[in-house]
Amino acid sequence: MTGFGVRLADKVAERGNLCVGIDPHPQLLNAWGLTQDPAGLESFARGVVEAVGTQVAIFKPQSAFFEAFGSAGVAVLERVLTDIRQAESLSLLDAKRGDIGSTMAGYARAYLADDSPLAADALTLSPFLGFGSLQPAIELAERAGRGLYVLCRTSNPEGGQVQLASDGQRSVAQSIVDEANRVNAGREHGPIGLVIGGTLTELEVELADFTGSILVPGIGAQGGTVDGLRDLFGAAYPRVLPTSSREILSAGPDPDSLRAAVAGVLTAQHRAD
Ligand SMILES: O=C(O)c1cc(=O)[nH]c(=O)n1[C@@H]1O[C@H](COP(=O)(O)O)[C@@H](O)[C@H]1O
Repeated sequence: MTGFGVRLADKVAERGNLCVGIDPHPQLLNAWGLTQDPAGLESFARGVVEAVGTQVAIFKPQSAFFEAFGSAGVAVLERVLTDIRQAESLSLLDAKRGDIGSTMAGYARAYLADDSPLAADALTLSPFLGFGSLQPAIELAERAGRGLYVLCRTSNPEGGQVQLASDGQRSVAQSIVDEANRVNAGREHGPIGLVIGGTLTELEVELADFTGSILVPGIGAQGGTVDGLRDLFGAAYPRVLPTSSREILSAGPDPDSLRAAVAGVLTAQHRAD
């Protein structure tokens, strides 16, 4: 299969550079007039894909909000992943997995194996048990043509406490960039992406050699804007994939309003370009 990085670049060229987060918060289910149960969850999440599925390059369902409803919620997530595929969009499952290598192999099978009901085009991973612990996921992602987005500089204010810790030579965040560069080496669209928050005022990592996609959350509800991304990312800006959840989702349930919200973020980005 064509690798994730190339598939993403093609889809972004066709539909625009935006990842729409599907985060079915209880408050959003209320705001949409939906019940706090698997039926409400399903109307919400599948409603988003039905409204903007053919307009959006990639969706990021947030696993926690589906898991909160137990097996019925996970079944909804499976159907949402299928809907995304049918809309010929890409899926990035936000599960932020990270574990010792042997268990990581289990998570990798769950989210990246072709025959898994929860397989997504890409998956978010936490490298804070050591980048090397992610190796089973990296191997399976490479074989299956899927992508991985590894947390690097997160959008939350507490992130720097761990990510900017340094051994005197380089920070934890920079070591993650360096490891990602090692895996992506020699490829124009490497399979390892990074997650770097759009709420930051300074990157504090060197991205000059990075050849993967950079997922940028924190746009909208957390205060980040697409306007500031070119200055923040400099030469790495062409690799940036902004993602927004609540800012867009709060425009629903009306499908036209959801479509207008997506178009609004894309237009703001074009203006900033
Ligand atoms: O990996 C992520 O997607 C992520 C990393 C990060 O540093 N910050 C962050 O907000 N996210 C996710 O991005 C989404 C942000 O949602 P909104 O703030 O509603 O746009 C949530 O699903 C977060 O879990």
